[in-house]
Amino acid sequence: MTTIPVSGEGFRAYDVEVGSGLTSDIAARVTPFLKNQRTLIITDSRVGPLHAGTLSAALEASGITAPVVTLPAGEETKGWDGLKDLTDAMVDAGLDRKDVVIALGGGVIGDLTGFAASVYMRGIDFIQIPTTVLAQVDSSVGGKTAIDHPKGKNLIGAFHQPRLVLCDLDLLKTLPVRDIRCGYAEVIKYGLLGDRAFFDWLEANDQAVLALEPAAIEYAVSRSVEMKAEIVAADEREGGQRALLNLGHTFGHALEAELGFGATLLHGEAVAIGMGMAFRYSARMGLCDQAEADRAVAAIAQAGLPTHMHHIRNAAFAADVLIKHMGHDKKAEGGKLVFVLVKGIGEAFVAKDVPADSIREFLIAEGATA
Ligand SMILES: NC(=O)c1ccc[n+]([C@@H]2O[C@H](COP(=O)([O-])OP(=O)(O)OC[C@H]3O[C@@H](n4cnc5c(N)ncnc54)[C@H](O)[C@@H]3O)[C@@H](O)[C@H]2O)c1
Ligand SMILES: O=C(O)C(=O)C[C@@H](O)[C@H](O)[C@H](O)COP(=O)(O)O
Ligand SMILES: [Zn+2]
Repeated sequence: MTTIPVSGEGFRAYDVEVGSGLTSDIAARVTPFLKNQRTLIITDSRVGPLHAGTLSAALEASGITAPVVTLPAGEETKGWDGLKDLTDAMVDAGLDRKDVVIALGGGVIGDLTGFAASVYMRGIDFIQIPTTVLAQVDSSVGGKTAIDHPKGKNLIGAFHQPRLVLCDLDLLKTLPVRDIRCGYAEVIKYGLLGDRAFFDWLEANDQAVLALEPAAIEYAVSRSVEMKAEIVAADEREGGQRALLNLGHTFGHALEAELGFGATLLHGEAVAIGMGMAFRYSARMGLCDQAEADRAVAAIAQAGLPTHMHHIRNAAFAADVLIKHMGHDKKAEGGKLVFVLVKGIGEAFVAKDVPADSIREFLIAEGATA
């Protein structure tokens, strides 16, 4: 097991534990964070039947009341209706300020539960037990919690750090391959944004990671969490370098918004395409060698991920509509778009002076309509 501490100015430190079998002694691991012998497990309709019963039973066997709230699986749940249903369930369960909720699921359940915990009685504690690769390497760490607004991704949210994150690698064994690949998109993002050696390792070991081979997945999750913890520690509220974690997201979130946040394009797939676009745009603007962009795109594709907008079946995009969506990006300043661009693999930077015309021309070159 690897323990990665997350600490920074302005928030209480916590640990991210990565390893196999962590939830087999769940009661011992969460008890230090419970003030009452009571919790509420929040999960979704796919994860619940697979894992929530075991977890709840183990907690109950140790004298901890742990009922389960099950929400519909899918990104659609990460909206106002999902937040209402969840907060209703928290009220019905009679949770008080000293109670702690447990998010058991992927990024959707983690982001939604974290946000509900941040507003319920003006803030209660929560624990993350991420069950997707994406949630283990990214969404469970760092305290960004939110719901989507029809006009933009994660537009309504709060920074609310968890008390503990348990990345039990065994929970990933039931994950469909499409979702494993989505998680891999956020894993390779770390190499692409700031660790060339990690990228090299991933390029050589991607199939082992995707097959969840124990040593490979443990290293991929731990290294990703380590990088995220370091960035969040330095800049929790995204005043500066935390924006690097948004590589591929300005393009990706615009595609997600245009497609209505559903199963046509999952977040990891949108990020994969967005990273391809960020590298190709950077090369087009002379910021990065074309060979670097080609290598980055090839590594994303080698993992079975999409890299271009035309890889999304039955979808067409208009350049101006995508730019309008980008206007809702949280990095935008004074109406100006901000992008994470690259000088090469492992060398991302925040670009605040990106001309909208050049983005429009690029989108058209990428297949969007004028
Ligand atoms: N807060 C952050 O920093 C952050 C970072 C990255 C992504 N996100 C958000 O995370 C969300 C995407 O997360 P995701 O990819 O985990 O999606 P998800 O939560 O929808 O999970 C993907 C699918 O896998 C299923 N699933 C989850 N765990 C499973 C398991 N162990 N076995 C079988 N099925 C399982 C779910 O039911 C769902 O159908 C997006 O909303 C994105 O915006 C947030
Ligand atoms: O933690 C961060 O910071 C990230 O940007 C991680 C992203 O992978 C994640 O998708 C995040 O939710 C995007 O944040 P947003 O502020 O662009 O909504
Ligand atoms: Zn993301």
